[in-house]
Amino acid sequence: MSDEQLKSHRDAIDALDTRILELLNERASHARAIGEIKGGGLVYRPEREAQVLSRIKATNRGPLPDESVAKLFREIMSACLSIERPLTIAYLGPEGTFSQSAAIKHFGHAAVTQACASIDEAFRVVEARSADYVVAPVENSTEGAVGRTLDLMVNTPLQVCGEVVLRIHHHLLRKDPSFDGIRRVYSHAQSLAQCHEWLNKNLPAEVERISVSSNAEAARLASLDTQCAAIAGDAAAEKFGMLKLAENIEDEPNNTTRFLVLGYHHTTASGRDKTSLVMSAQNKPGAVHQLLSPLAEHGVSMTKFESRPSRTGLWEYVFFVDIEGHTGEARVQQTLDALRERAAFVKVLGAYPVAVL
Ligand SMILES: C=C(O[C@@H]1C=C(C(=O)O)C=C[C@H]1O)C(=O)O
Repeated sequence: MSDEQLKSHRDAIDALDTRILELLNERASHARAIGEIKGGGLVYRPEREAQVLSRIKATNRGPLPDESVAKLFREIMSACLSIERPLTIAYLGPEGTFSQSAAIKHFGHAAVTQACASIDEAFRVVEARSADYVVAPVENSTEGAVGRTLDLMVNTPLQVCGEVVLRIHHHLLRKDPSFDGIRRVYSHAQSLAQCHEWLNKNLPAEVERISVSSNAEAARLASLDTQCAAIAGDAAAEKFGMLKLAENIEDEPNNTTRFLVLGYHHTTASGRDKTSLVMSAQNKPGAVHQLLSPLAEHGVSMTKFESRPSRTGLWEYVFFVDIEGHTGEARVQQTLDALRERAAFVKVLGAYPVAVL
């Protein structure tokens, strides 16, 4: 390509960038006007954001891939919203955890992320209105439910208003560039379990596996001790300046974690939604079968079913169920009415748009 051809493309890009900049600011002024109409009330609208992202993906004609344009628009909405007021998102810290990555994936980089020492604390700061939303892990495709989040959801006054799905890649991190002299490996218990086979094959049996409160905490500890390594992701590696001795060591190549977003927030229907419930069955034969039969009768699909000890009585259980649809839909309301008639306890945890990104 000649210098002249290069110059003409660069001139075209400069002219387009000027137009894009103008358009972005024009867009931002509409978002601001909406904020003024809402008069300082809640500006964040997860169902509207899901619709914007779905529409962008559906109308994209390339050459940019759908995922890339959706990510760009995620950031544009995040920036537009933050000129009203940046949202504060509580998560299991320290900085560099997958929970923080999930918060940024869902709310964009203009949101303020607030690290908390535990999932409990992340719920508490939102319950006390010191932060707007909490993003908490709820299930992993390899290791199953995150029990603490499920337990907290039973009693919290917060409602689920969104979900985030994040591919989880783990790496073996260390300050030292060799495998020699590793005595201990730190990680979150879930991550140790997700890399169990890799650890058995690749590290001597005497290397101790120590579970700590989060992956980023594991990376922080290993950054202070040359005899230690950590299992954590890219964000933690970067944050604590760790070397990757082995990459993508998760046993399952599709290792994915689902997070829920909770706040004092009722989301209206986006057109593609889920409703999360927790309920208990009476302790008698056929109770669970009976409990779930309204779903089949009303043609409502179940996307998740998880049982947990109820914590109040020995061998009593609560059931976490996700169904397709929104509580604003008649079919879902009828199903809920039928469930309430049968179950000893039913709580709607929230209705929210299916993750788009
Ligand atoms: C502009 C609005 O408010 C916020 C900003 C949005 C955007 O920038 O597109 C979308 C939804 C809301 O989070 C709206 O309600 O449409």
